Amino acid sequence: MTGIAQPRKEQAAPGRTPMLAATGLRRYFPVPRGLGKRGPAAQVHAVEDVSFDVAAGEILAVVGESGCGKSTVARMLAGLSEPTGGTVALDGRDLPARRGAADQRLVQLVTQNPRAAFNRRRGIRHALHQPLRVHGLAAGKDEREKAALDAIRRVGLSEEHLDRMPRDLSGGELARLVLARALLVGPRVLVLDEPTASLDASVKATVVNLLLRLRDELGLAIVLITHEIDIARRLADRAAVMYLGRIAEIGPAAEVLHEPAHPYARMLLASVPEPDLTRTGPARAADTGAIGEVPSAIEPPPGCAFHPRCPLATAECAVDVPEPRLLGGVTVSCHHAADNAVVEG
Ligand SMILES: Nc1ncnc2c1ncn2[C@@H]1O[C@H](COP(=O)(O)OP(=O)(O)OP(=O)(O)O)[C@@H](O)[C@H]1O
Repeated sequence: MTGIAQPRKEQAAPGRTPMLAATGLRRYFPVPRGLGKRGPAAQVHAVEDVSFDVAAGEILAVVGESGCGKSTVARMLAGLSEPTGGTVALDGRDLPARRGAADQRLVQLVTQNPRAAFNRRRGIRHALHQPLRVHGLAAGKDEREKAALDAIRRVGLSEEHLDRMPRDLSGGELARLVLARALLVGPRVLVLDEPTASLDASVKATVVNLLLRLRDELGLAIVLITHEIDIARRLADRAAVMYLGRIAEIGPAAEVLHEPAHPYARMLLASVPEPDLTRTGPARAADTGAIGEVPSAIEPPPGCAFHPRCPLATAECAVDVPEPRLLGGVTVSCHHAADNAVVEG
């Protein structure tokens, strides 16, 4: 099949009830036409037919290189960017493309730089009271103060942090506060866009532990967008690998992030050493045979977007978009992933 595949819901495993489900998500951005140029304007195909779901109490990591569409997916999940096509459903209900405040608070996006997330001139108390005011969630100052205190304690901070200014706090404290602020409004889903990218290694570890605790204590569904494979390995229950706007492979993190089937996922993960050397991980980057650079998202290659770089590519790959198919426990969009598994033994 060529062109845009029909949106399909991801197969829900028995016993999993999706809290958030993306179905056939697409996002194109117009590219400004050069002076005097005629014809249809070009478009960046930032996200193309992306489907996945995440259950309550589960962390889904979305990994991939810069520019593969991770942040655009995050913004669509949180209702901050209108999809060109496809839907986002919360607990079985399709959310409108333009969300009202009530739906907006249920899916909270936390972005990368915690220092930039706070107004430099206002204290932390103001930053935590403000979302409660905006959403009309606490009647009066005392209730707001109580809710703010509950939230900062939940992320392992204390009352004295309410009196501080953002400049007086460390990156790790701000990373916790940004989570506290998101939790205040009672979300069902957290979408975390590179939550640890700007943090030191020791602080990363504390944020990783905090996220695992929040997942378990609050039963949150968490979508973790990251290019840090080691962080995804420590946190994720399930994982998706994106390439040029599409999902190449999705399934249990133990398989996708350690022994992937898609040739692109193998290449991506080969550059990140396995912490446990007794595991049989994917081949080293040099052995995977991937060729050249990531092509432009303005004119993505026809057929399988990875085919110009893929060591397994055949004529079929240059024409037909591979349908996602189940291979063992994972869903892989590749015409030849099964052959790959056989070759690798
Ligand atoms: N507002 C926009 N206008 C035009 N193109 C955009 C816009 N936002 C994103 N893009 C393009 O869409 C593609 C996907 O970008 P996106 O930021 O979602 O990728 P990413 O995987 O999150 O990368 P990074 O990790 O670098 O943020 C890229 O080609 C990017 O240049």
